[in-house]
Amino acid sequence: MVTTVLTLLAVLACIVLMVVWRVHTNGEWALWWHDNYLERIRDFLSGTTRPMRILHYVQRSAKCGDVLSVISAIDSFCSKVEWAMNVGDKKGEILDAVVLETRPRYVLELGTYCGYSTMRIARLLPPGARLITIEMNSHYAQVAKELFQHAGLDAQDKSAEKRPAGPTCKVELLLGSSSVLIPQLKKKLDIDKFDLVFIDHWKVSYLPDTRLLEECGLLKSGSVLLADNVTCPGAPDYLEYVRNSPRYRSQYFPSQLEYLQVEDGVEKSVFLG
Ligand SMILES: C[S@@+](CC[C@H](N)C(=O)[O-])C[C@H]1O[C@@H](n2cnc3c(N)ncnc32)[C@H](O)[C@@H]1O
Ligand SMILES: [Mg+2]
Repeated sequence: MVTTVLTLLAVLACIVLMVVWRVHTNGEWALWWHDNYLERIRDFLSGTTRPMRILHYVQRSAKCGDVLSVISAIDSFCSKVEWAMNVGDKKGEILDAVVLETRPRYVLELGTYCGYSTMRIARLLPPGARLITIEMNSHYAQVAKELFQHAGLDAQDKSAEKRPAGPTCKVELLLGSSSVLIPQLKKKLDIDKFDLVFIDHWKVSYLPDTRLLEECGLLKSGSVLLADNVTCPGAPDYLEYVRNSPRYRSQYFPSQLEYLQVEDGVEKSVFLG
């Protein structure tokens, strides 16, 4: 009897160790574990959602009107308390470098989630620049708006005297599906071409939406596409397209999946016209 129980415990321990090891080394397992399993359990136990938990943490710990403080609070929460699908601090540095070298006036982001990458981009844009971010989930969009407010990103609408120090570009969050909204951007927002597009929504949409941006005439020679998570979870059809099309010059930047030691990277592709 004792031997049977000990054997069962040993088998159970082995299974747990195997799962922990896979979660730490394998991207698909890590995403399944953090993005489905743990998130659902925490939602159930707390009666809240992950974006709400991020918002509450930021409201408790980040300085109001200070976008850097908000970004660093989100990083701190997501690396120490609960993983979330923001681009994260490591790939975020690559995103920052691309924004700084591109010096864009018109930026499009596909996939806002809680607005972490939106805030990273916004804080580096020159006055007068426009950042359009598209999100199809209304709950995520609402949380993002509240985080922007906390970070002072909506400060532009207020009087200059009362404006807290922070980004001076305007963020425009559009609620809806990218495939529906992209064709409406020119007329609806009076935008001709984008200088920079940060692609970070569902991976199956990377390629169709890139083709849609081309068809709608929203790219010009020199427009930069930066695509996140091209290794984990991966966007193989998109990579195949931008790496082999004569219309793009493409470069891979290796990094790690947000807040985890799992291989990932971003692809920077310059549209050649
Ligand atoms: C990885 S998260 C974005 C993370 C965010 N860019 C960041 O780094 O902070 C992807 C988001 O894209 C949204 N999304 C996925 N497909 C979409 C689509 N076709 N149109 C609009 N939003 C989409 C999802 O709801 C999700 O919030
Ligand atoms: Mg991402």
